[in-house]
Amino acid sequence: MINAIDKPAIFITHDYVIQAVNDAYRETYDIEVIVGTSTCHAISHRSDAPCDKHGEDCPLSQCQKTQRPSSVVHIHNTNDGKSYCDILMKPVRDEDGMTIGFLEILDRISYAAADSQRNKMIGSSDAFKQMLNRINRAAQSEIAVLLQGETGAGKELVAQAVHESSRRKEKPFVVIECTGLNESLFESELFGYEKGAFTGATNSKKGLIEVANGGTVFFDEIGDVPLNMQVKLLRLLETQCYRPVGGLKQKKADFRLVCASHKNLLNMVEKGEFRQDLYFRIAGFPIYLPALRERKEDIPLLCRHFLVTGEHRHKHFSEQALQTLQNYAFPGNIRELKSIVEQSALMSNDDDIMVSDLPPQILGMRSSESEAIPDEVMPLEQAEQAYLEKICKHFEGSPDELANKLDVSTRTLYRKLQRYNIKLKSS
Ligand SMILES: Nc1ncnc2c1ncn2[C@@H]1O[C@H](COP(=O)(O)OP(=O)(O)OP(=O)(O)O)[C@@H](O)[C@H]1O
Repeated sequence: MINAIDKPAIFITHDYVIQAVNDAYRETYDIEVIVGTSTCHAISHRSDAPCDKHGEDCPLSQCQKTQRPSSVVHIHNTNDGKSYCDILMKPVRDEDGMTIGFLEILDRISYAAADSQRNKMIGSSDAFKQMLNRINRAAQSEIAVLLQGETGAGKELVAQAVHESSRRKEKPFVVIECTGLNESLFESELFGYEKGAFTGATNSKKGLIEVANGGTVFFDEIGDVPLNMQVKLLRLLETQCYRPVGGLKQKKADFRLVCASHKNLLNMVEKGEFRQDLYFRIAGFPIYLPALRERKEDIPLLCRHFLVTGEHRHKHFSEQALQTLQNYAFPGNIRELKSIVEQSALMSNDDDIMVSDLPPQILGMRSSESEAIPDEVMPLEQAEQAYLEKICKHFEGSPDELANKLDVSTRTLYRKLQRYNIKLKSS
């Protein structure tokens, strides 16, 4: 029976021992599964103790508590390295209703990773795992998905993940950028036009809805669609039909809908800026993308990832630099972090990226938080000079000690002292 399940699956008893296993499960891990002996945690986590002993949610104990199926996203040690798996655990009962064991079915999440892997979504925080769980659920159905999150939080990447893990993955993924589209552009882009439909239409052109046929259409910044176009969009979604500009015949649309917005669409509905009927049509399954400051634990991992996949694989952020980054608010989210990593790596003179190599917006925030620096805004270089002058008057230790405290190399400290013509008290 277990081999009839096309995903990796095991049947386990209350003591976590695997009593039945299918081929797909065996092929997922390097470790051999011995039926009646191996435990699920030893195979998937290479650990002697169940997951809840390591601070992770254990789906089996959840199931025992609630007597209902439970699901959780875990990082497993698979033969592809650390991989994300969406685990579904179902209690199995005998004819008297007693739970005799649990069926565990795995869904491998191929679009995300907990270590640096090219072209994957990277993260390991709880907020990130919760998001993966929802993406995975959405991908298995045809429901309209609405992605809500700040700019640069990864909405387009998530939209792609929904597409790649859906049954439409072999078909096109088409992005429609809604910002800045006026009415006529919106219609001709979406629905296409016939030859002679307007001046300049010397040939007919397929619309993006037709290009996407059978695939997924991603409407980015859906909140920017003007009200009069929202009616046309709603009609398309309700009827799955449209007419090219200047055309007479209706065409049938076949696409899966994913929309994204950084604006709060419900607030817009309340203010009359977004149609309520359209909102309910597009928000079949809302997914919230956490801002980077809500998943600070992922910052070191993402920094490593951008260094390794960029041009600076041998460089490292110092502990203090990582700490400083984790204290920053990141209004531009992951896009901003990516650019900060590149800038800082270029600024560092050796393999260690120090606090002083971080761009001004990060250090600016630090200084505004510090009471030691005056409130008025001044050029950073001037602030740096003032600060160095002040501490060098009193600092008793060696240049090495000061450089260490400032989280810069001694060479960088000397360079700065020379530039500002400052003398250390001890030298
Ligand atoms: N979890 C992640 N791991 C690695 N890179 C990521 C992750 N999320 C986003 N990125 C990267 O961050 C950048 C911004 O992501 P994306 O364009 O998907 O954001 P967005 O929310 O759609 O932005 P906007 O609101 O401006 O359209 C991209 O370079 C993307 O590859």
